Amino acid sequence: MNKPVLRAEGLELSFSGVKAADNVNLEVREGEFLAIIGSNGSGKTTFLNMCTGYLRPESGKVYLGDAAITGMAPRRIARRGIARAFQIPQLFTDQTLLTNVMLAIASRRGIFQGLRRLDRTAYIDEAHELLALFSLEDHAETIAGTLPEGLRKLADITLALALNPRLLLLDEPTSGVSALERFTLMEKLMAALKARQMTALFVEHDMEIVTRYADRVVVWDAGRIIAEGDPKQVLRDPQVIERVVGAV
Ligand SMILES: Nc1ncnc2c1ncn2[C@@H]1O[C@H](COP(=O)(O)OP(=O)(O)OP(=O)(O)O)[C@@H](O)[C@H]1O
Repeated sequence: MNKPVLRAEGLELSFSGVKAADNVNLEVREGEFLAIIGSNGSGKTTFLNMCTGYLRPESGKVYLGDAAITGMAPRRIARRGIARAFQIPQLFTDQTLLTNVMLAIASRRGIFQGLRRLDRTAYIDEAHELLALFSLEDHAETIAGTLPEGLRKLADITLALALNPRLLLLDEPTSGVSALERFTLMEKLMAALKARQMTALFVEHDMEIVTRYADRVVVWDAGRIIAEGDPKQVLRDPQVIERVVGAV
């Protein structure tokens, strides 16, 4: 079995007496594409927020590789290698996609470069490579704010990958995307993740996407993990159907 990239041990967190994390134990293994499912309010986002430093667990630990990252500031955790797509602050909607990717690469290298001072020659090859990975080259010169939702989502993930993370977290990659576009988006995403051998975790409400693309699924209910394993098997579990699949 591949070694864990991320490990959560005994995470606990309550909000006004409601347990949002109730002894959460989870490993994300190197190279896997892991789905997190659960009904609204079951604690999925709380878990991601504890992994990225936006929330501090009352008890328990989070490890990235062998290093404990519990309670570290979000910026520090990001620098250590957890990237969360759809929360990338540096997306400039009035700039081209190519410029956005170059800015993300510059920020990874710890260089804050204003738009006017961006050293394009230093980043352009890598930026084109990243866009090609997601079949986005045709949109390199498109103003980011004008991209349709599906492409905008891929663009966000491209920016997250520009940071060369060890672990990529995706919040509902297909939400807001038309039924027709969902699978095209997922195919492009999967091709890019595989090419980079990226470890990724994604929260998803669409069970068809989970069955088709996830290597493994973890099921959340009332702050707890109630099932995990192969998506086809887990999604047949009567308890999962009753508590989650029927409820989303
Ligand atoms: N900052 C907060 N303050 C108070 N309560 C919170 C806070 N964040 C989450 N909660 C509560 O914790 C529980 C878990 O919420 P969380 O957002 O983690 O669920 P979720 O599974 O991500 O839901 P959804 O699918 O709707 O995004 C809920 O009862 C929610 O109301």
